Amino acid sequence: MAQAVGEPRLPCYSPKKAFRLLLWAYGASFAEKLQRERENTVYLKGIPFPENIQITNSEALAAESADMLVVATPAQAVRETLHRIHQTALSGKTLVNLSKGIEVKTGLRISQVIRQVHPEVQDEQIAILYGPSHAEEVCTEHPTTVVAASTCLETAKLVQDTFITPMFRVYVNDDVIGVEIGGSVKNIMAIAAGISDGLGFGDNAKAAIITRGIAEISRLGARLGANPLTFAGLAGIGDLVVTCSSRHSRNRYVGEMIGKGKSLDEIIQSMEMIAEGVETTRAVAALSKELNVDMPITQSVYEMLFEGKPVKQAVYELMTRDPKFELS
Ligand SMILES: NC(=O)c1ccc[n+]([C@@H]2O[C@H](COP(=O)([O-])OP(=O)(O)OC[C@H]3O[C@@H](n4cnc5c(N)ncnc54)[C@H](O)[C@@H]3O)[C@@H](O)[C@H]2O)c1
Ligand SMILES: O=P(O)(O)OC[C@H](O)CO
Repeated sequence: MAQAVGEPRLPCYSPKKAFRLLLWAYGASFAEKLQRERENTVYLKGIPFPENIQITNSEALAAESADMLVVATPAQAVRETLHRIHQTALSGKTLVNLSKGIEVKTGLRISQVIRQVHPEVQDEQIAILYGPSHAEEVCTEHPTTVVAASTCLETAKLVQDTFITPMFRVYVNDDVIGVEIGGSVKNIMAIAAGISDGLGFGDNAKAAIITRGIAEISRLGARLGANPLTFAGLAGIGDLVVTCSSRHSRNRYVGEMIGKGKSLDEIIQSMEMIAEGVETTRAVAALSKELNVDMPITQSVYEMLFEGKPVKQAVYELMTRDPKFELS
């Protein structure tokens, strides 16, 4: 694009930070492939790794040599991955979680899973980095904003300082519960939004899912002790908007295929990447029942994914529930 005379030039490529990064990859052969090709041809084809990234399949090496550990496995695999790390390796270190989801077998948020597997890790050592941040756009340095949440603001600020660049702006928050619930439950709404797309519905339906979705997420969050204002932020409405509307969203894609009549099994078989919303739907449907929180979209997605409810019937049932006061 031509640049107008006198217009300030955007520093589109961020200055590289001088960190040494060790990427732990799942599976020895995958780690070797990444190291050999210096690119993840499955997830981000055409994006070469920066020179400061090395790859390993040794979780001991990755954990012991790091000052800060970033957790980015699928949510349901966080527990088994953390079990591979010896407790002494985590002493005094900051753990940053990127993984978005609720554990199905326990109903726990990821920070709670970390504490359960490694009780020696204090809450103050844990931060959550969530927000509207599709990797496809982060790695091409399109402007992105996220939030680092920790019960300890110093930890949140350390993560902010570590990750912030001119094209990756990091805010801080101390509401870990709100950020985790917002960034995880939005994946269920993305499946609903995709189903709407697959059925050929339009912008009104999408706006309804986003708006009633955040109402539902906020109800669950409030019940769990979150600050309701967090849901107006990057891990709330921000992440919800991106995932419900993006062509990159895996959760929206799963929904779109369901809306077009494909079965969940065949969709999952055809995907390389994980759509977290599928398992999180199981977890949150159970949690909302246990806590008696009304989550009609979640319940409906659960019935379509796991109980074979026809999508058009589910839409009809959602639309014809008892009329309600909006703010209830
Ligand atoms: N991709 C994005 O744009 C994005 C953005 C923000 C947050 N996230 C979150 O980050 C997490 C990881 O997402 P992703 O995009 O990297 O893709 P992903 O979840 O499909 O896979 C991540 C990696 O996990 C590995 N893996 C698979 N099974 C594993 C297991 N049992 N144990 C350990 N590792 C295993 C895979 O080899 C893969 O490299 C998810 O929770 C996702 O919601 C992703
Ligand atoms: O591709 P999705 O739907 O898993 O979303 C990825 C990130 O959560 C977007 O912020």
